[in-house]
Amino acid sequence: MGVLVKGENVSKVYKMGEVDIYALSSVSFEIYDSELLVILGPSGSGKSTLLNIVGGMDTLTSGELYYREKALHKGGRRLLTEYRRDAVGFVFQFYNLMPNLTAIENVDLAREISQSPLNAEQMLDSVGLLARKDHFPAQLSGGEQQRVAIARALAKNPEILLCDEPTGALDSTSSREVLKILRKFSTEFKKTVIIITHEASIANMADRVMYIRDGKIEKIVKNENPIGADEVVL
Ligand SMILES: Nc1ncnc2c1ncn2[C@@H]1O[C@H](COP(=O)(O)OP(=O)(O)OP(=O)(O)O)[C@@H](O)[C@H]1O
Repeated sequence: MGVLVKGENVSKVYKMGEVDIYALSSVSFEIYDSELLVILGPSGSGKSTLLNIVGGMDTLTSGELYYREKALHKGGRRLLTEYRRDAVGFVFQFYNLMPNLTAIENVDLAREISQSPLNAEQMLDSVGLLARKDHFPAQLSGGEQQRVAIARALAKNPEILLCDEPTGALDSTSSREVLKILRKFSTEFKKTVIIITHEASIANMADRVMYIRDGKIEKIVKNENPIGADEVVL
């Protein structure tokens, strides 16, 4: 399997007055093409910091970060902006849909930023919401809004989809729907999907699980027999 993103001795330090906070402390990792990677770790362990760095939303204090052969740590703002725009899709816990736009208009926003956007109707269809395309976010359940947010992220046609607690605000049925879609995009559409979660059971459906603690990667475990998303006990 090809390496999509690679970090070498990546550190992120926040200065709080006299104190240095090591949100990430010299971590090295590889993220593969079309894998589903789950990142687990206690609150404050550095999960979001890692996701933000992998997504080009934050810069490293030291270390190296590569997207394929491109050295993102050397490239400056312009390269990071291109990388974020062309290669990365984001899904957040609270959907972040535009309330005054319908579902299809929200998904279609991707066309404004992407070089090679996918068809908005097809994307809504692939998350099972074509029939709701003219509904506004307030007319959709939390799970449906999250599926629209995923369709929007994927309509940009990114290589990697980064999800920060995507099921954090959802009931178990809606969570499984969302997880099924994320699994489908990694398996069928060959996208890399990274999910940060507090829900340890979601790790059972991952291809690999990264455990983070105190700004360090404790271990990365390959899952020989990932379970189906609908078997995840939430
Ligand atoms: N902008 C910032 N300024 C100062 N410290 C920060 C900043 N962002 C994060 N930190 C600190 O870095 C550490 C890692 O934070 P991070 O948000 O990555 O953890 P997390 O594992 O995602 O936590 P949670 O599960 O609660 O979201 C924490 O100690 C946090 O307080």
